[in-house]
Amino acid sequence: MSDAQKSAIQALLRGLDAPDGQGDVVSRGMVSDIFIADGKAFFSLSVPAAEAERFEPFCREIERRVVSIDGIASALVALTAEKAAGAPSRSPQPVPPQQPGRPGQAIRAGAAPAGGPGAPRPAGSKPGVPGIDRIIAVASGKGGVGKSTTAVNLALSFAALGLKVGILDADIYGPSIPRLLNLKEKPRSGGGRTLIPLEAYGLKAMSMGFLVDEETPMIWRGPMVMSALTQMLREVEWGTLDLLVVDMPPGTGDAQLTMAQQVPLAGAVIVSTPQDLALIDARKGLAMFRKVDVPVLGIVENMSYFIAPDTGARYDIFGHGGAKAEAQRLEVPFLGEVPLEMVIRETSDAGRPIVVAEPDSRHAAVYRDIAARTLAEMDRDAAGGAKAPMIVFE
Ligand SMILES: Nc1ncnc2c1ncn2[C@@H]1O[C@H](COP(=O)(O)OP(=O)(O)OP(=O)(O)O)[C@@H](O)[C@H]1O
Repeated sequence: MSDAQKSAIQALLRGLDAPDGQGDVVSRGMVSDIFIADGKAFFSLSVPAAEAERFEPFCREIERRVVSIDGIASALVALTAEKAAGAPSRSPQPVPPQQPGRPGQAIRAGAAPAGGPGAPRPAGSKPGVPGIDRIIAVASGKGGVGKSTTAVNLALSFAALGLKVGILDADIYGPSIPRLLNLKEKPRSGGGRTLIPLEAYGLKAMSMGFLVDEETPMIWRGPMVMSALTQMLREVEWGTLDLLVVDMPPGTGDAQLTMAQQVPLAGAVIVSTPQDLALIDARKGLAMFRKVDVPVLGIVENMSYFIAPDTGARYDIFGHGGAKAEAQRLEVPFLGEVPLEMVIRETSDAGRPIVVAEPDSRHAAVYRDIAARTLAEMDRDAAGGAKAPMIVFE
């Protein structure tokens, strides 16, 4: 079925003249692999950087036409810049994000980033998302360290501290937020291209997992990841938020780097377990955010220690304290340590994270303390007080 749809999309594209008048985009090899999931088609067009502006309306036109194909409900066509032959190679350039107030634009390569009036607290040259005061990333250098569990409990803790909070699950390869917040329904369209976020425990939430079946293989390619993220960030009716927490995909590859470049981040929180290996990965995460000028607000040590339920004795099974020592060495704030606790796992699995399931527990207090420290770091940073050591790990 989806092969037939891909062929139908290709046939449709072959019948369209590209805006530069040089023939159709398929014969010229400008179309990426086409990925179809849940009736949504994703692909990108690779165009010379100088032509990006001209091809943008063409992308929108393709999106409109593709839905006429049986079984395709919507499409997302991203524009990527093709490097001109012989062009000098430069260090990675951030792909400019969409301008605020212009929903529906795909990623536009080669254009100058624009702040736009009313853009709240832009981080660097990146335009903010209207209505959202600050955006922070929760990231980890490798998978399975408890990044999503930390992100969701932190978001709920920020809310418990009185902030209006949203969470965006950018972990497109393995979205966990629907499970962690027990959200099963699909978000409704807000009319036009916008989506209304779901809500749980006072958090507004958006996840790629809402749009794509958990069973669907996530063979996302770079540009598609980016357009999906941009759409979730800018085409969702977040309303007014004090804070949006972005649960990043694990790792420090190109996709993560581009995300860190694309999203106007006020800062990043790095989650690590105490093991050496995880710390090495955490250091890479740190270096990645530094590379794109995003302040690292601090490191959280997860699964830091274990309290035996029968005796109450504490066991530092993973060599607790590694992250704290590392944070000191790197002159990055240490935000706190979360114990390895069955109840943290159980409440997460039940879709009712510990901060809301057992708000009076000491574990919930641990998360709230970390949230308070993160806010303090953000304020310190906004006041220009954060240390910014130059760290280069290659
Ligand atoms: N402090 C903790 N105590 C006990 N279990 C935990 C703790 N933190 C996370 N877990 C459990 O560890 C597993 C991995 O956590 P989580 O999905 O949050 O990790 P992740 O780093 O986001 O993983 P991935 O990157 O693979 O999505 C989950 O089963 C979660 O419930």
